[in-house]
Amino acid sequence: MEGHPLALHDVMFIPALVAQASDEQNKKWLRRAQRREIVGCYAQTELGHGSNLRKLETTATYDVSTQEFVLHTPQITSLKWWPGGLGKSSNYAVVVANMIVKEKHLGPHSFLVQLRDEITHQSLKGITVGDIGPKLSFNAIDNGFLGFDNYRIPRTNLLMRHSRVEPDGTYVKPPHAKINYSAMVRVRSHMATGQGNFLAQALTIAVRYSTVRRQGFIESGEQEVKVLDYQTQQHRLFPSIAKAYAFTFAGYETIRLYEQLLKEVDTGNVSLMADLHALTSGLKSVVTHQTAQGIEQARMACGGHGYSQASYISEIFGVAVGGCTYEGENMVMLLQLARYLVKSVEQIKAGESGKLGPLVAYLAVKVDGVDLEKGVEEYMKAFQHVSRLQTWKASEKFLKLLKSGEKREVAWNKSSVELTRASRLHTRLYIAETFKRSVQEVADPRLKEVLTDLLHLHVNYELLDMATYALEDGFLSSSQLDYVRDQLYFYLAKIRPNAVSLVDSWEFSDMQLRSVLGRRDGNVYENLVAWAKASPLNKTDVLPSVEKYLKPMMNSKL
Ligand SMILES: CCCCC/C=C\C/C=C\C/C=C\CCCCC(=O)SCCNC(=O)CCNC(=O)[C@H](O)C(C)(C)COP(=O)(O)OP(=O)(O)OC[C@H]1O[C@@H](n2cnc3c(N)ncnc32)[C@H](O)[C@@H]1OP(=O)(O)O
Ligand SMILES: Cc1cc2nc3c(=O)[nH]c(=O)nc-3n(C[C@H](O)[C@H](O)[C@H](O)COP(=O)(O)OP(=O)(O)OC[C@H]3O[C@@H](n4cnc5c(N)ncnc54)[C@H](O)[C@@H]3O)c2cc1C
Repeated sequence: MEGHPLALHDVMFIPALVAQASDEQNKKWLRRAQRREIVGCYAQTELGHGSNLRKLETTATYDVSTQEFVLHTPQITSLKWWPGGLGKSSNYAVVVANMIVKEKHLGPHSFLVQLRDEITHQSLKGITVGDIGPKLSFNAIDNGFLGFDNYRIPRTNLLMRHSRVEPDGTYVKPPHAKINYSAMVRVRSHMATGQGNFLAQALTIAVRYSTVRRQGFIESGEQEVKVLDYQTQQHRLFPSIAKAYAFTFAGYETIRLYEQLLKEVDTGNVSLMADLHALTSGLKSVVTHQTAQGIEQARMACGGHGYSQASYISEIFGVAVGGCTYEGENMVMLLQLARYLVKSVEQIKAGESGKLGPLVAYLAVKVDGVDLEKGVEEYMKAFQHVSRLQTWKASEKFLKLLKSGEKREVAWNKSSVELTRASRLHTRLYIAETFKRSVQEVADPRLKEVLTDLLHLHVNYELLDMATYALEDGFLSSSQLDYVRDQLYFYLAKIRPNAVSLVDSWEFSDMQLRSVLGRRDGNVYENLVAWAKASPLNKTDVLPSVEKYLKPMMNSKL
């Protein structure tokens, strides 16, 4: 859970080679990387810039006389900073640098760069590398810094699957300007399942513990109730169980789309890139944010013991919440999706609705009202309505400012909170729709029934959560919202008997969870005592600090 020094080797270094190195290059490098004869990382972010890739300062200048690239970090803010596995573990890196050929700045490109000697592991001349120090979490990963002092690499170390520099310096452009960003799109495509998994771990701990913990009464009786029987506890945990499933289903779809994209790009078809970029930008943002919220609620649902490291939930939180920042800061990514949504609105206004992709086609179709009692399809229409409403509102605000003479960037900034709201609603619609579709495809009727209950819980919870948007233009009435509330409480109670099975079905072992509270056997109290006794402070009855500090203080006559 704390991460692994080789995580980025598998998650980004190898995928970057697969997607961006030519077949010929990969004959040399890929097999070695897969056999872990070389260990790599993905070095893009710098001390001064992470979000704005166009302003990366590390340069790779082509020297036609030697057919080499010269890598250089001209100032302190140009140092690579943050890459996982860079500090101590990696001897190679895929380095993203601004490529300069014949004095022309050609933007960020990826290079394979050797950092350390393959035998001694010592850093090579011209390279400064080290670890950036302790972090909120993920401390088993050596996130690092890296500087280049006019460090030379062969021309053929530019990853050349999609763009090339010929020996004479002729530049061959890629089929899509952002194709070098594929390693990021890949991780973003995988993040919904990864985050769903973090959320699932925290929920497994909290739900299991909530059936062991007894506190207070619902009806007067002999025995105190399991805290999971409180409606508030169910409301805290069960919607997140639904989300963990929903995120996983959405993630399966984006992973499949990424695989499809890779194949299509190899045949020169880049049409899916913009759609997948927009989709995964929104999805990673919403999923990471909601996961962090869900994990924190799971911790609080464990009361005081949730705050102990014995719960292990704080570690899960620390790792998961990193996802709000890495692979694109969430606001920045929501604004990427917003660009796509605004373009879609502009297309509709220009009478080109027919050209809209399937995920945004709903933006052109107005619905007057819904009958929620008819079922989940009507909820989908309600989600479409609020997303459409907010997308149009935010877009109109931006376009109006533009028309009034504001510069594009200024108009964008003044509309950006509204735009991020639109992106979130659009993404939540996508999550609900993939959840619905995935449940419909389940063959086993008993499994389908339980998952359908979760789906119902999800759509009612979500609609209530975005109710202000739906009330704003009178699309939903307050009596419809009362119905949604009643449905929500109905499904909380219906799910209660299956709650433990739902979390057990994720099949985390005790070793994976590392939680005293979430033990499969439920022996929480004995093990909490054993865990406390094993604390380093309990190794001796009297600590050395007693003689050194406490006694002089206690004996002082002052
Ligand atoms: C695989 C398993 C993973 C599971 C994970 C789960 C568990 C985790 C376990 C371990 C993982 C541990 C750590 C994770 C590693 C983290 C690694 C990193 O963080 S790597 C660094 C990531 N950095 C970023 O994400 C930077 C974010 N910034 C950007 O992406 C870009 O700067 C930008 C914001 C997108 C803007 O780019 P740029 O300035 O070049 O673009 P513009 O010129 O403004 O043009 C925008 C234009 O381009 C389109 N576009 C942008 N990106 C793409 C893309 N990727 N594909 C297609 N199109 C793209 C964009 O849509 C605009 O188009 P248009 O509106 O038409 O102009
Ligand atoms: C755990 C972890 C692992 C990482 N691993 C790697 C790795 O392996 N390789 C790698 O290269 N990098 C890695 N990173 C770096 C990471 O990708 C960046 O930190 C991330 O992309 C955010 O960029 P930033 O730090 O520049 O944030 P900033 O952009 O400085 O964000 C600061 C604030 O500014 C806001 N902001 C910035 N730009 C805009 C804008 N245009 N509009 C509106 N608001 C804006 C943001 O929303 C945020 O609130 C890692 C980071 C972490 C935390």
